[in-house]
Amino acid sequence: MTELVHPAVADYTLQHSTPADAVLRDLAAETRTATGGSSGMQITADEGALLTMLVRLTGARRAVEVGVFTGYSSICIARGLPAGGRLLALDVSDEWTSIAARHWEKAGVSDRIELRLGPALDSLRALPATAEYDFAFIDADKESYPAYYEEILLRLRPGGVIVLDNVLQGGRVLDPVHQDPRHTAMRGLNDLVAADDRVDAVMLPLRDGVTVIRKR
Ligand SMILES: C[S@@+](CC[C@H](N)C(=O)[O-])C[C@H]1O[C@@H](n2cnc3c(N)ncnc32)[C@H](O)[C@@H]1O
Repeated sequence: MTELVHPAVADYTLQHSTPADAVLRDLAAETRTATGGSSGMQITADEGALLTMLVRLTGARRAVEVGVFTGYSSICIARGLPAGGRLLALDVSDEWTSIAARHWEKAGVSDRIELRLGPALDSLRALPATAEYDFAFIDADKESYPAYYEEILLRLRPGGVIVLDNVLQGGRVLDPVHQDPRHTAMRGLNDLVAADDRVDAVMLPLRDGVTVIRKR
């Protein structure tokens, strides 16, 4: 499966969502130059607009992100937070997140973002096991999504929201012939979330698939 959504439809929906501003466009351009083929990991403008909207709609004050890269999604989340809101941003890469830090400054959100470098599972497990978070975005190593989901759900207040990116894995989750650990982990998590009576969930065919999950 090459295209999950017809390219013309994907373009049309992108063109009819709130566009990226100059800060985000500059970040996307620098990401392409500085990271080459890895730049495809960056979320798109419509996903970014969805994150900002969900943070605002939920009134989230405390957010956590797993997978920062060069900081596009962090800016979108941080922009949705009210004054005094905080985003804990987790990643392993000093190189990529140093690009992020410069663009957080330009976006005027660096005072509300705390970057923690290291394996995200260790960082999450080191947090108090109390329901303090209102919003989470998971967009890192796919094999670890099930563990990230459990650690974050434990720390999410009722009514809080988790957004999972890349849940379709280019369509490979649909076909059990694909047995790469990334695909089996995501297929298993998608099944678990749909049947999980702790949450309500909607999977959207946006880009590589986005699931929006609300804790009951
Ligand atoms: C898909 S990119 C994130 C894209 C980002 N959300 C954006 O909007 O540009 C995945 C990121 O996960 C990070 N990552 C991979 N394995 C990780 C781990 N075990 N712990 C923390 N971060 C990890 C990578 O360094 C990379 O920056």
